[in-house]
Amino acid sequence: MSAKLDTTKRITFIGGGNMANAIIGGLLANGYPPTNIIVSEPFEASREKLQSTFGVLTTTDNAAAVAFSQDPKNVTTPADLVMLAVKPQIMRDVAQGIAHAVQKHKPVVVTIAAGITLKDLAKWLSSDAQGNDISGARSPALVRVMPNTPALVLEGATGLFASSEVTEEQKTLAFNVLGAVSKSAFWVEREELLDVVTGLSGSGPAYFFLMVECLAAAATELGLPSEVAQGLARQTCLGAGRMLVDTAEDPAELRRKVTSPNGTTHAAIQSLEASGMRQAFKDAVVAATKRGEELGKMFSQPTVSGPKL
Ligand SMILES: NC(=O)C1=CN([C@@H]2O[C@H](COP(=O)(O)OP(=O)(O)OC[C@H]3O[C@@H](n4cnc5c(N)ncnc54)[C@H](OP(=O)(O)O)[C@@H]3O)[C@@H](O)[C@H]2O)C=CC1
Ligand SMILES: O=C(O)[C@@H]1CCC=N1
Repeated sequence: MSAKLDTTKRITFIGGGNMANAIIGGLLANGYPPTNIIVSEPFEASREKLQSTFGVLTTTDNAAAVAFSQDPKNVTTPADLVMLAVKPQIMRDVAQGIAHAVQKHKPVVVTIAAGITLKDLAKWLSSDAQGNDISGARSPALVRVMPNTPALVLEGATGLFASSEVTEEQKTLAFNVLGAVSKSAFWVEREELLDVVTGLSGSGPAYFFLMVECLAAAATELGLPSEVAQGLARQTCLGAGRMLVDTAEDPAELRRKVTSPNGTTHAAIQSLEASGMRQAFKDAVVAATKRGEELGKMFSQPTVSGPKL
């Protein structure tokens, strides 16, 4: 997926937390030169870890990072792509803080924050902290993406949506950067669908972790030693996942192949259907999707303080 990744481009990360680390790790595993990556991160220990683990450049100055410089007075070639990898509740402040630099250097700006809309992001990147328009009526080139934590092991699943200002070259760059950590990446036709992607694959890893917790706990209650139950449950999840990917067979067909008539699986599936498993998963995906929409609305306004995420 990353075969066409252009390693000469300069990439800036604003925020050096979990997701930034995952994506940087994937880029480096794909041969990206660490000196073409700069991370702006306020926490000193995180910066030191980024430097020692990856050898990337770091700074505490977000606007300087957009200029791809540790010193804003000494800018040679600015960033081609700026990835906003901060929590949704601080996105507004962060975006307004780099608005001048984005307007000046014109990178494609990629946001991974749940719920935050491109309309809001465009507004924040076009105004200073006092709300004055600094855009000169030019909207920035924006891409909204939703990756997931399996990106950490280069097995991510990612949805993407680009604003109309994004060029084909910028789209390819954004796709390939996310592709460095994703086995599956798709453009969606409408931005709202990214909330559905969040409900499916963004939050999805947690559903599988919960399932492994439940399976292992049940088997432990029935007498298996905890480490044996954990080991079997984890590998069952991984093995089933590998079959889904490697065979590309319909999941319902794969399920049928495990299910002997009136056998053990048949009994288990009947029990799951009777417990309302289908509805429970539907409700979960709907709840996460709605929450994504809510977060976008909640953090759209400056005066509203939302939950800690
Ligand atoms: N975790 C997940 O499964 C997924 C998360 N996302 C999205 O990714 C985004 C980041 O999440 P995640 O990596 O988990 O969060 P983290 O908290 O791990 O990372 C955010 C980083 O931003 C830093 N930061 C805080 N304030 C600023 C600032 N003003 N300027 C620059 N950096 C700052 C934080 O530093 P400090 O620690 O010092 O506060 C932290 O290192 C979120 O918007 C989330 O919605 C998307 C897909 C999946
Ligand atoms: O729970 C969240 O809000 C983030 C977004 C998707 C996964 N984690």
